[in-house]
Amino acid sequence: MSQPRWAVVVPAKRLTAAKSRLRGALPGVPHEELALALAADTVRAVRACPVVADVLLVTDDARIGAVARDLGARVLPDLPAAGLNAAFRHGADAAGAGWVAGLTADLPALRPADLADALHAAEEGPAVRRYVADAPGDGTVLLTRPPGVALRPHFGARSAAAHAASGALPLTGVWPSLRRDVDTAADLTAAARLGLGPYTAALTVDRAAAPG
Ligand SMILES: Nc1nc2c(ncn2[C@@H]2O[C@H](COP(=O)(O)OP(=O)(O)OP(=O)(O)O)[C@@H](O)[C@H]2O)c(=O)[nH]1
Ligand SMILES: C=C(OP(=O)(O)O)C(=O)O
Repeated sequence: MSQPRWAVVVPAKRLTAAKSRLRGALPGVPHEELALALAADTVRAVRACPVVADVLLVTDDARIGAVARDLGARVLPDLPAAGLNAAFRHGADAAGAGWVAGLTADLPALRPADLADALHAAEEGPAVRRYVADAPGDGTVLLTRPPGVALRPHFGARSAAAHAASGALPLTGVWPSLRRDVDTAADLTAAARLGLGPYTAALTVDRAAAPG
């Protein structure tokens, strides 16, 4: 098995503002608990990935930060009012000179093996940035950079096309749990079918998004 060598940067918005499209997805569950659970399951899976040496969570949210620290992540504050791509750049700058990946914090079904496969694939071939599109194909869940190359994140609307236009190459593995980001209630149901991590699963028991 390879030695761990990847640093993974995971940005997470403040819980009061995060995942607004998901608000109300689990009746009776406070929205902030759901947003926290998505991020916690993401960080937990990244920490469990055998090729990941370092997890850097970029957030101004004290609760997510505390949970992530308990899970073994380093926590960095956001740059003031700078937004998502600045958070990725900030984390990548702090990660050092090695292999770096940026990953969104809304992957509650993420399996460490899917992430490890994608990171292995990113190490193959030319030393360029790579990205993994989300399940619908428009967004991005993972962006990687080899040593000596800037991350240059273009997350946001239609980010898969933006990453391709910026010279990043797509990674084409199936990796269902990696591509399953959760923006809406329907996404949460799809993630539940794949198998949720423990934080999110604990909230969905006997509720609308539970597998059934
Ligand atoms: N640190 C940090 N993370 C961010 C910021 N904006 C978005 N994120 C995170 O980036 C990831 C992908 O963003 P989105 O899927 O658009 O999440 P979101 O903005 O919380 O969701 P919506 O409100 O529904 O658009 C999520 O993990 C967010 O928490 C930011 O300004 N700073
Ligand atoms: C920020 C992104 O997430 P989403 O499209 O899921 O909001 C992205 O895909 O670049």
